[in-house]
Amino acid sequence: MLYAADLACLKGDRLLFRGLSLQVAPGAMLRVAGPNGFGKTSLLRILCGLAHPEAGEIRWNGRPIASDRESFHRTLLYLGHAPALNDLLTPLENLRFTCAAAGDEVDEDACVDALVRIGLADQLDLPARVLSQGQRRRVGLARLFLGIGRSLWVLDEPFTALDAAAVADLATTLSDHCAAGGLVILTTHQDAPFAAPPTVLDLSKVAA
Ligand SMILES: Nc1ncnc2c1ncn2[C@@H]1O[C@H](COP(=O)(O)OP(=O)(O)OP(=O)(O)O)[C@@H](O)[C@H]1O
Repeated sequence: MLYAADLACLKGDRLLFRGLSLQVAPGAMLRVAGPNGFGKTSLLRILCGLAHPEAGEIRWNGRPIASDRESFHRTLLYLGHAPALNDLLTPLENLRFTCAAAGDEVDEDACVDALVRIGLADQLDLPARVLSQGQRRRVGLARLFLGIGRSLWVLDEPFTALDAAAVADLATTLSDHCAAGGLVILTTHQDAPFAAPPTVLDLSKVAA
């Protein structure tokens, strides 16, 4: 269970939101919505412990995330809105590097399978710099297909630049993760065919 109470976020001299509370239970999906610049990315980063809120607290399974950051981060899979790729490495090398850096033990065959599943079978050996935006996005998303046992998925605009088939496959993967007891928090500006509609938190309706 992820629980946040009374969060406030200040950027420069602008208060993006205050008094924001939420909870996400195992099996649930939360979609953070709102116009550009309303603080969706800022909220996701705060929920992941990657940025500090101006006020408020976040608890994971009852414990403040700051009290045991390491174990919280072992349960978390965060994908930011821009894929963090090394342009000189192939998709396979990038995926293996990301997993190793995160401490996930994944063998090469599993990485190849994940990249093929996400539609990069023909790009496995190309340097990332030649990939299209949608293909770059897919390299990061391939981690979701690795079954690395992280229960909390926090995904910033995961559907951006994906074609319709990839959107459908990703929506199914996220729904399946929830059906298996995982938690998903995401932002998206587009509709996706989830098995069940996510709970929506609209930041344009939160006090600032
Ligand atoms: N140092 C700063 N001073 C003032 N405003 C800032 C500062 N840093 C960020 N901001 C503003 O804070 C807001 C944070 O945006 P954030 O990326 O969280 O929004 P978002 O809802 O994810 O937007 P998008 O839909 O475009 O991705 C933006 O309006 C940005 O201009």
